[in-house]
Amino acid sequence: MEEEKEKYARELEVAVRIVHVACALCEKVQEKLLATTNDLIASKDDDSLVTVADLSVQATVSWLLSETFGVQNVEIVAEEDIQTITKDDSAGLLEAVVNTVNESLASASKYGLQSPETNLGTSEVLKVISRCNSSGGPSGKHWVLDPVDGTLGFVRGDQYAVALALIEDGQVVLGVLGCPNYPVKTEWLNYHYQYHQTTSQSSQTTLNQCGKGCVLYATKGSGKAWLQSLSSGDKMLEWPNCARLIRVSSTDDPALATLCEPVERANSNHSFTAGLAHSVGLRKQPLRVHSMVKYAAIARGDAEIFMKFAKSGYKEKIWDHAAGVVIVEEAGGVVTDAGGRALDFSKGMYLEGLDRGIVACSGVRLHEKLIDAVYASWDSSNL
Ligand SMILES: Nc1ncnc2c1ncn2[C@@H]1O[C@H](COP(=O)(O)OS(=O)(=O)O)[C@@H](OP(=O)(O)O)[C@H]1O
Ligand SMILES: [Mg+2]
Repeated sequence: MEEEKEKYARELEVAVRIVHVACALCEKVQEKLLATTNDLIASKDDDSLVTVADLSVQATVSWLLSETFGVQNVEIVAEEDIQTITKDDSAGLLEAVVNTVNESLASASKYGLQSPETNLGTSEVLKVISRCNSSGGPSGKHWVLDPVDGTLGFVRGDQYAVALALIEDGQVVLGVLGCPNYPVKTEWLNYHYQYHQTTSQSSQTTLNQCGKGCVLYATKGSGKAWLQSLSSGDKMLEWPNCARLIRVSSTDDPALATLCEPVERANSNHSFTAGLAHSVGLRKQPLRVHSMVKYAAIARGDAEIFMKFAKSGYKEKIWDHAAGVVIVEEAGGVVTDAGGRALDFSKGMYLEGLDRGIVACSGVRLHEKLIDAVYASWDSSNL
């Protein structure tokens, strides 16, 4: 499968560099958000939140991908549109987005990418956000972006992720996950901003040296997934870099396995997953973590299982899974729907045909047990 890796080597390098830029942007915005109550957040029409970071990351990634590969060669399926920031009462948010995008793009050369010669104006920023309007599908190449996955975690000062993947002819061919609050050192999975604030000066220094966050990436078929720390300060991002290989956990004893799931009950049925967990013999308390950091935890070997059972009628979006799935699979894990079938990224922006929920595991034995348990308990689940 070396050929496959070769084939996407350039795209992978650019995607990793871009995710580093996006993570730096998010870190700055998260700090500002937590320090002040301000107009960096708005509600979308569906009542979900959007922040200056979601919109600025989408603009930045869109501009950088188009600049690198040529605008005619880049199609992007992404979460955000300009509806919220073009409302009359969003002038402050729009201005903050334009400033944040320009500040972020000015730093792109540190990451080995092109910066614009002059600042982008408001209409240009709106144009690059709107350009991410591909609806995906079974043929051609398209990038899939979740600019800030786990927006709730982001505004709470907690875990979130920047997720960028490339789909070609319906297959996810590469994925990059930036996890700014998930350091290379595993014990920080339970990172929380308040905790971070109260850690001693010395552990703070250690954290900064090790890198507060990480970037994970993989190319389909390579059999390898990689982890690198987020570069801090003015250090240039080097490529090839000092990434290290990661592998899923080898634990297949349910009693020792850790289950990750969404924090919010609205996003996944906690009592149903608790029933499944009990029936297969899981003993530990579930680890509730925002965002695709859950996929990262499986790929890194910090947890063994991720399950998500959304309410009936909710359609999972491809940008919430594409990057995480390819990284977990290349790290040795298994990801399917609750019927045991592979997720289908070829049907547009939704995971059409998804059977009930998502089950990601570090290995086939745990996975088989969980799929069997779903079949055994589904009828009484009320989902
Ligand atoms: N009702 C419902 N059911 C299931 N899933 C939903 C639902 N509403 C939203 N979403 C999507 O879930 C994404 C957030 O997932 P998380 O795992 O971070 O959820 S949680 O905050 O930990 O509960 C979230 O991603 P972001 O919007 O990028 O944060 C959504 O795409
Ligand atoms: Mg998301």
